[in-house]
Amino acid sequence: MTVFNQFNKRQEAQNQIEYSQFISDVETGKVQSLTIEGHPLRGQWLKGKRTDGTTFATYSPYDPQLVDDLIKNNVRFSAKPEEEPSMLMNIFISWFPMLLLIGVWIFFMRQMQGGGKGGAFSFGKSKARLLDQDTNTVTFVDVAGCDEAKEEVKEIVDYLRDPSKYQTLGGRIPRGILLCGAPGTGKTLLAKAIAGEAKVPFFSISGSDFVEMFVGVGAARVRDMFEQAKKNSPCIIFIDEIDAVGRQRGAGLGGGNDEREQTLNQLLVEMDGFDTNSTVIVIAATNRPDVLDPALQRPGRFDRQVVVPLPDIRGREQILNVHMRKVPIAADVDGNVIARGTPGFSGADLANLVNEAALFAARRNKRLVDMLDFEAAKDKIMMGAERRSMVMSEEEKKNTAYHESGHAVVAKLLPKSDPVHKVTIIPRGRALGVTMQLPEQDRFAYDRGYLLDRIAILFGGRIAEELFMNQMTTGASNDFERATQMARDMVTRYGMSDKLGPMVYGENEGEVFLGRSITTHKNVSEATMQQVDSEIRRIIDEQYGLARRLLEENRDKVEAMTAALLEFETIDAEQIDDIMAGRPPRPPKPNGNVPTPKSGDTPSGPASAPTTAPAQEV
Ligand SMILES: Nc1ncnc2c1ncn2[C@@H]1O[C@H](COP(=O)(O)OP(=O)(O)OP(=O)(O)O)[C@@H](O)[C@H]1O
Ligand SMILES: [Zn+2]
Repeated sequence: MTVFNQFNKRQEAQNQIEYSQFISDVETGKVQSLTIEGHPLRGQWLKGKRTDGTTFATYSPYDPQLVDDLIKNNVRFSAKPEEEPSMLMNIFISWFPMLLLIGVWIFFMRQMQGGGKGGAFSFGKSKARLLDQDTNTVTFVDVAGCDEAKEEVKEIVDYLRDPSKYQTLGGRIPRGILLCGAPGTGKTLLAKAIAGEAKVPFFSISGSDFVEMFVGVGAARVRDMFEQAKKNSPCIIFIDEIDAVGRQRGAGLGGGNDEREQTLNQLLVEMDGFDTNSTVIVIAATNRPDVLDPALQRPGRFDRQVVVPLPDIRGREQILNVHMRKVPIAADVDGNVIARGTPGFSGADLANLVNEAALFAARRNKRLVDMLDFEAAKDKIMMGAERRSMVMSEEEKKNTAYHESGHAVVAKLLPKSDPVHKVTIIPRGRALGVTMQLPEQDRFAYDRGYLLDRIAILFGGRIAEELFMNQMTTGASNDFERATQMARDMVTRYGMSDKLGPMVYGENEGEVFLGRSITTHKNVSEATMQQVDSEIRRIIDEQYGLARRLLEENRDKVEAMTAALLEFETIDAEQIDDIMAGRPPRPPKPNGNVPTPKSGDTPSGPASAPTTAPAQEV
């Protein structure tokens, strides 16, 4: 219709008539001549036949009879191609689906290239991100708590600053450095700091960026990345998660992955191809050095390993200080106390802790971040976000209170267990309630007595439900799983059973697909397996019996703790001490509990579980 309207406007000086009118004019011999321009028709009437002017215009439908009619009635007619704009329009309309398809295709190609930073069709281009020396402000000051690792890489900084000094002396500087350590320990940060200290460009890429579905693409990317780096030398290439490409060859499922192996080969070739004077240092990071292809660690490649460990208590305090510089901190905040309460936290966990604390402070409209905020943030990270919005019936609450009291009372009575830090019946994460224990110092190994005590503590929850509520709930199933696993590990992995002795027995599932499966002893006889099972059974029965006896002998403590939990919802170490000493628990610290965020909104930011925190919760 729009076409017609446009036509209408252009021809408004003429007489616009209906097509049916026009046909009848033709048939009654009133039309003298006609010009056909596609659908629009323009013509002249015979003089004297129509009084209202001489020219007219109309719009024809597709009418195969038109020409016949015109000839029959002696109308002179000619034809012209349709007017330009509508022709373009037609072309566009007929090509539109095609253009759309092409557009969609280009879009997907760009997506595959990672947002199209390198433009479409850049398959072989590396996706390395460049941080140049002027924008990189990270230095060793920003990396805290891993002095040994820093010490080890100082030499590299020295070399990058003045390569000629080393070259004239003929010393061989390692070309590749492998940073090994748990996630979040600051490997990326350390690599950046090396570049920042040496004031050289920093190319970073993740091993998984090389892994593509098309064979040869990864290898081309590796080649491209090294070319770029050589142009910018001296510089650093940082490959995060190198295990994604560097897995031992021939270890993939179904006998190896061609693409990944080609990529790895290319990486090896490039590292060999540096001439001895090249000043490109390749730093790779992994938390699984054990699965890497041995070829990667030959001399001339990643021949130097630097371990970046989880920070110890002093390290944690230093890392906290680094991050607390960035937020306004109240005078009561003591980094040492926080460090003591966060065993097993990585650098990233600690950075997250400071950030969460700042968020809690902001939510409470405070100008400074104080110790209560840190306490709340720590609880959130360790135990998961509070879910106060979850509705629990009185019965469920009571059951949870007995359950957690059961854990806590057993924990308090057993000599080797970690101190109980806090007990709560506010649902957190996926748990209905939490009993949290914190070790006094960092633990690097567990002894047998400690593990046995832990098994008893795990059973304490369910036993209390049985004794005091005379019921069993599913809430304890996770406790049982963990207790059973712990007993199994004691027998089969740690060699802690007198009967079976110090030997590792079978079942190291989960590691097999990595190719170099850790020595498994599948050749265990049926009889031995039965012995293993009965040993596990014995440990479990003994610890269950122990926990039950302790709870039966201390019914008053369990009752008192349950009452306190129902009253305060969360009780701290001091209140627990009061209860265990038979005193009424002191009132909770003012504002000591985590505030309820408005309308049940969970505090923002994912509650990342600390990587290896040995803090125990049940
Ligand atoms: N030693 C540290 N000193 C100060 N901050 C640290 C330290 N370790 C980690 N962080 C903080 O944690 C963040 C994440 O660390 P980073 O990415 O370097 O860890 P990573 O070991 O590379 O982890 P992943 O293995 O997960 O890649 C850093 O940006 C920093 O804020
Ligand atoms: Zn439990």
